[in-house]
Amino acid sequence: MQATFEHVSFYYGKRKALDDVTWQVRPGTVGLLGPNGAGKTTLLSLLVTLAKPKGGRITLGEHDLASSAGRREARKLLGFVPQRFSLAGELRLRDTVEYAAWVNGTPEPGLSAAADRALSEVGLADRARSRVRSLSGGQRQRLGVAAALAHDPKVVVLDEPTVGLDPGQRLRVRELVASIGRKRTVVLSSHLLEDISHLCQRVAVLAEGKLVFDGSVTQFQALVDNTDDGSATMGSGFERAYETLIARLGEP
Ligand SMILES: Nc1ncnc2c1ncn2[C@@H]1O[C@H](COP(=O)(O)OP(=O)(O)OP(=O)(O)O)[C@@H](O)[C@H]1O
Repeated sequence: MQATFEHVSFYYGKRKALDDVTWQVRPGTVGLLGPNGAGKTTLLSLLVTLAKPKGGRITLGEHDLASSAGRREARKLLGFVPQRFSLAGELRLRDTVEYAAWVNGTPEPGLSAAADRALSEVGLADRARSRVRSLSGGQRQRLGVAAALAHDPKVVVLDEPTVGLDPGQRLRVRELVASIGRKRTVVLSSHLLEDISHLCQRVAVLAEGKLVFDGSVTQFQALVDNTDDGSATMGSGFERAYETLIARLGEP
C-alpha cells in the first residue's frame, strides 16, 4: 500500500510546521528522521488523518484524504501508535484491544478473534486476562501496538515507539516492528538512528518542515564522503550520514 504527499504544507497559527512536502511512502519500512521540531509528528498526524493539510494533497492507496469519505476509508487501512497514549489500568488487555478493534470498525462478531490475533502478534497472548496496570513499560508499548493492529491495517505508523524503554524492552519492540514490516507498510519515526538503520529499507529526513532527503538506506549511507575513512568521527556509517546531512543544511 502506498501513500503520497504532494506539495503538502501545514501551519499552527502562523507557524509553518510543514513546507511544500512531496513524499511517497512505498511498501516496506520507511524511517522518518529529523531534529526536534522538524515536523515529524505533524507529518504523521496528517498521514493518519488526525489533521488536514493547509495546502497540497495526500492520498492513501486510492483514497484522497481531502474528503471525509476518503479519510473514513483510509482510517480502516491505517494503524497508529502515537508517541504518547494512555490506557485504562483497570481494563484487561483483551478488552483494551477489542475496544480498539471496535473503534476502528471491526464488526462485533469478529472482535474477540481480532483481539486474540493482535495480542498474539505482539507476544502478549498469555496476558490477555491481565489488567493493564500490571504491565511493564515495554509491555504497555506492545499493547499499544496490538491496539493499532487490531483491525488488521495495511499501513502501520509508529511515532517514537522505543522512547523511554530500557535496552532489553527496546530490542523486543524493535523485533516487533520488524515483524510488522514483513507483512505491512510501516512508517517509523525515531530519534534512535540504530532503530532506523536496523529496521528500514528507506529513509526520509525532515528539517524545519522540509523534506531534505528521501531514498534507500544505501543512498542515505552514500551521503558520507567516500574519501572519509571514518577515523575522525565516531559512530556507524548510518550515524555519519545523518550528521553529514544535518551539517550540510547549516552551510550557506
Ligand atoms: N500544537 C502545536 N501548536 C503550536 N505549534 C506546534 C504544535 N505542535 C507542534 N508545533 C510546532 O510545529 C513544529 C513541528 O513540530 P513537530 O512536533 O511536528 O516536530 P517533531 O519533528 O515531531 O519534533 P520532536 O522530534 O521534538 O517530537 C515545531 O516548531 C513545533 O514547535
